[in-house]
Amino acid sequence: MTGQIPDIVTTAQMRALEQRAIAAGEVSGLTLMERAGEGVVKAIIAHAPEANRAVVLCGKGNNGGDGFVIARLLAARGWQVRVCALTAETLSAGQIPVGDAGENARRWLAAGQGVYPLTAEAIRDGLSEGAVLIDALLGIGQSRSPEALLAPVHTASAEFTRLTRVAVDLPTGLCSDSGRWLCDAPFRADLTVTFHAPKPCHMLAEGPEICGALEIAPLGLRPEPGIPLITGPLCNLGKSGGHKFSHGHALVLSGGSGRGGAARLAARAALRIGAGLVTLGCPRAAIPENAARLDAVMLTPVDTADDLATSLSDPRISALLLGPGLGLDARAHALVDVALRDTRPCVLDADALTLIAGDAALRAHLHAGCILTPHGGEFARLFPDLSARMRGSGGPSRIDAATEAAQELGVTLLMKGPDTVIAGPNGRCALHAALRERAVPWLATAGAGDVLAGLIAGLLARGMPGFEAAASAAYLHASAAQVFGPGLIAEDLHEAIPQVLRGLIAH
Ligand SMILES: NC(=O)C1=CN([C@@H]2O[C@H](COP(=O)(O)OP(=O)(O)OC[C@H]3O[C@@H](n4cnc5c(N)ncnc54)[C@H](OP(=O)(O)O)[C@@H]3O)[C@@H](O)[C@H]2O)[C@@H](O)CC1
Ligand SMILES: [K+]
Repeated sequence: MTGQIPDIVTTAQMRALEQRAIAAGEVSGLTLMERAGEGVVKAIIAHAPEANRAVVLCGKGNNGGDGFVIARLLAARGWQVRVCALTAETLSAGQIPVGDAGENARRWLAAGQGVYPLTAEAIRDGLSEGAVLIDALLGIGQSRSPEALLAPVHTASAEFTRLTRVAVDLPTGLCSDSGRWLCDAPFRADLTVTFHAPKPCHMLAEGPEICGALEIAPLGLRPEPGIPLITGPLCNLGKSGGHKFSHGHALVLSGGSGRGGAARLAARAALRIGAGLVTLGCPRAAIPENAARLDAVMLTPVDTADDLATSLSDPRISALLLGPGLGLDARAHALVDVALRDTRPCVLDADALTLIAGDAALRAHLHAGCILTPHGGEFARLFPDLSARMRGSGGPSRIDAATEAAQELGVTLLMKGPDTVIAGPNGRCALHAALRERAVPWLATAGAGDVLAGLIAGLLARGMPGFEAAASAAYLHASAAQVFGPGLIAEDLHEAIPQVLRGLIAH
C-alpha cells in the first residue's frame, strides 16, 4: 500500500456510496463489479508475477460475483482457472440468480468454463504448488461464523506449502467493521485487495494479522470523508524563534522515591518534543533521586495538594501530566483532584486512569482539555460496560468504542495499541495504524507508554490542541521506534526523536 491512503469507511458508508453512485446514474453495479475484479487481478499479477494457475472460491453474494470476474479475467490472460462455488449445484442445473453476481456467473459459464463444488477434493485438484487461492466467499456481507464454509478450504490448502492466498475485499471469517474474527480459523491471506477505501477490519484488532499485504483498488467512486489515518504530525513541529517560555512549560507529577522512572521518561520526552521547560513535581524525599537522574528537567517538591496548587499559581505552566509512577495513594488522589479542578490541558495516564476509574467524583471534574491515554486494560476499568459490549458479536469496534467513550466523558481519548484510536469530545476520530510497513513490535516495552504520555504533554505545553497533540504524538512515538528498530528500550525513544523531527521539519 503506497501513496495517499483514503479515509477508512465503514460497511454502511461503503454501501451508501455505491448506492448513491448507482442511483445517480454515474455507474452501474455491473461496472463496479468489473472494476473490482480488474483491481484484484492487477494486484495479483504484481504480487505473484510467476503464477499462472488459480482456484477461485465463490460465495453466493457479490463477493462471489467479484470472484467470477476475477476468474474470467485471469482465464483471458491464459491462466488455468478453476471456480469452486457455493452455488455450483444450482448453476450447473442452469439456475442463474438475478443480479450482478448472477450475470458474472452466467458469463463464466457462457465462456465454456465449468463450476466445481466447494469441497476439499475439488479445491485440491485445482491447485498446485505456486498457485493462487482466491477467497471470494464472503465480503462485507458476512455477519456470522463461516466455519463450515471454510472447513474444506483449510483441508485442501493444508496440502500445499507455496500458495499465494488472496482475499477479495476482506478475508472470509472477519467482521468488516470491528476487525474481530467471526470464527476460530478464518481465511489467512498473503494479500487482501479491497475496494475504494480501507474498511475498519484492515486496520483494527485481529484483522491485520490475517489480511496480509493490503492493496486498495479504485472503483471510480467519489471520495468521502471517513476515519482518517494519521500519516504525519497534525501540527507544525518547527520552532521559529522566541525564548524558552514561548514554547510552554510542562509540569509532570511523580510518585515517591524508587518510583520516579516512569515520570522521568515522560518528562524527558516532553522536553525532547520541544516544550520550552519541563518540571517534575515529586515528594521532597524523592528530590535527591530525581536530581541524580535529571539535568535539563527541573524539579519542584510536591508533597501535598496545596503544593500543587502553589505550582499551578504560575500561569506559565501550560500543560500537566499525571499518571506514570504517580501511585494510587491519598496524595496521588489529591493531586489528580487539584489538577482536574484546574482548566489547563492535562494528560491522564496509568495510575491517574485507575484513580479516575474508581472515583465518580474525580470523573465529574474531567474537562475538554483532558487527554486520557488508556491501554486495553485501563479502558476496561474505565468503561466496563462498553468493554464488555466490544467483546460480544456485533459489538462496537475500537473506533466506535473510543468515540463513544470520549464523548461520554467529554475528553480526548487515545486508545493505545498497534491500532491507536484518537477520539475527541465532539465525535472527531482518527486512527494511527502501526501496521505492515509501519509495524513496530519492539515498541511493546516497559516505559514506552510513559514516553507517549510525555510527548503529548510536551506538544500540549507548546500550545497544540488536544486532538492534534495526541494524534501527532502517536505518529512521532511509532516513528521514533521505527528509526531505532530492534533492541529498543524506552530511553532510546528520546534519542530517536531528533532524527524523526529533522526528517519532518526538512519536509
Ligand atoms: N459495496 C460496493 O461498493 C461493492 C461491493 N462489491 C463486492 O460485494 C461484496 C458485498 O456483497 P454482498 O453484500 O452480496 O455480501 P457478501 O459478503 O458477498 O455476502 C453475501 C451473502 O452471504 C451470506 N452469508 C453471510 N455470512 C455467511 C456465512 N457465515 N456462511 C454462509 N453464508 C453467509 C449472506 O446471505 P444469507 O445467507 O444471510 O441470506 C450474505 O448476504 C463486497 O465485499 C465486495 O466484494 C464489489 O462488487 C464492488 C462494489
Ligand atoms: K473474501
